[in-house]
Amino acid sequence: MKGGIFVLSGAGLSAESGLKTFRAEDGLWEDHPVEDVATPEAFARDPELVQRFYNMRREQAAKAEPNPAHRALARLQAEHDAPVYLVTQNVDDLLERGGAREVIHMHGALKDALCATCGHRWAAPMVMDIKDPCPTCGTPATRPDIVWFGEIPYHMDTIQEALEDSDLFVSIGTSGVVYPAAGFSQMARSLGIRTMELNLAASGGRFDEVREGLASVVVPDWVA
Ligand SMILES: CC(C)NC(=O)[C@H](Cc1c[nH]c2ccccc12)NC(=O)[C@H](CCCC/N=C(/NCCC(=O)O)S[C@H]1O[C@H](COP(=O)(O)OP(=O)(O)OC[C@H]2O[C@@H](n3cnc4c(N)ncnc43)[C@H](O)[C@@H]2O)[C@@H](O)[C@H]1O)NC(=O)OCc1ccccc1
Repeated sequence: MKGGIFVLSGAGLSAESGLKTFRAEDGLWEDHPVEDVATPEAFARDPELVQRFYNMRREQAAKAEPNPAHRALARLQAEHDAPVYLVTQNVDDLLERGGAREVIHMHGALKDALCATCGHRWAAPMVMDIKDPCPTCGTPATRPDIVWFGEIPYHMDTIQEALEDSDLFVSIGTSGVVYPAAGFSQMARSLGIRTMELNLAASGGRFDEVREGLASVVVPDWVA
């Protein structure tokens, strides 16, 4: 028994903290077609528009508070007698503000800025401007440290090792549409790992157990 628990989370985990999910009728992608704001092409075409989109997201995330699901996962990570890998597609820091010690942000984080020229990373100002010079190479090529569509997600090796070190895979608040994250449950099954889904409604993916309901209810219930 390896004992590790692999928790993959998505926008549904932060929905009750007031952060829009992506695909709901009033989803983020509704009023900002993804190809206009979350692709390198969009950034090359209209960097101001992309910066405004992520400045808005950064402001919303700063105003949001962790909910009982974030805190329950932080508690599980602190109390479980084996590693609890909190892998998230979310770019907000509500798991950390909920007390989580270590979070793997596979799609980046709103709190970081990235120099598109030299790759230097630093803490993002609340309002980021394309003209902000990189503190290392000085070029004005500042972008949000976010993984856009067509870009390779972060920490894929760490994620693979975490999966191989786990006995249980739990998917929370994700529709399972975006790859490679959407393929992790299948990878877990092929490793013989037990799989669970905690989601408002079953996403339709194959899991050994599905518990439907609000994350703020089903996650603390499961952790308890
Ligand atoms: C649209 C999709 C088909 N396209 C892709 O998957 C693409 C292309 C692709 C790659 N492989 C493929 C294979 C097949 C088809 C397509 C592809 N993938 C990529 O481009 C990725 C890069 C993808 C990352 C893009 N960046 C994001 N985010 C950062 C930006 C930003 O945030 O602005 S993705 C973004 O959208 C996704 C949104 O999904 P969810 O989080 O699940 O949110 P959603 O709204 O959909 O669902 C919410 C769920 O919660 C539930 N819910 C709601 N409220 C609650 C509640 N209260 N409680 C509980 N549950 C709740 C709902 O019922 C629902 O089920 C998240 O991943 C999120 O991070 N890069 C890549 O593949 O590089 C090469 C590669 C390949 C292999 C290995 C290495 C590299």
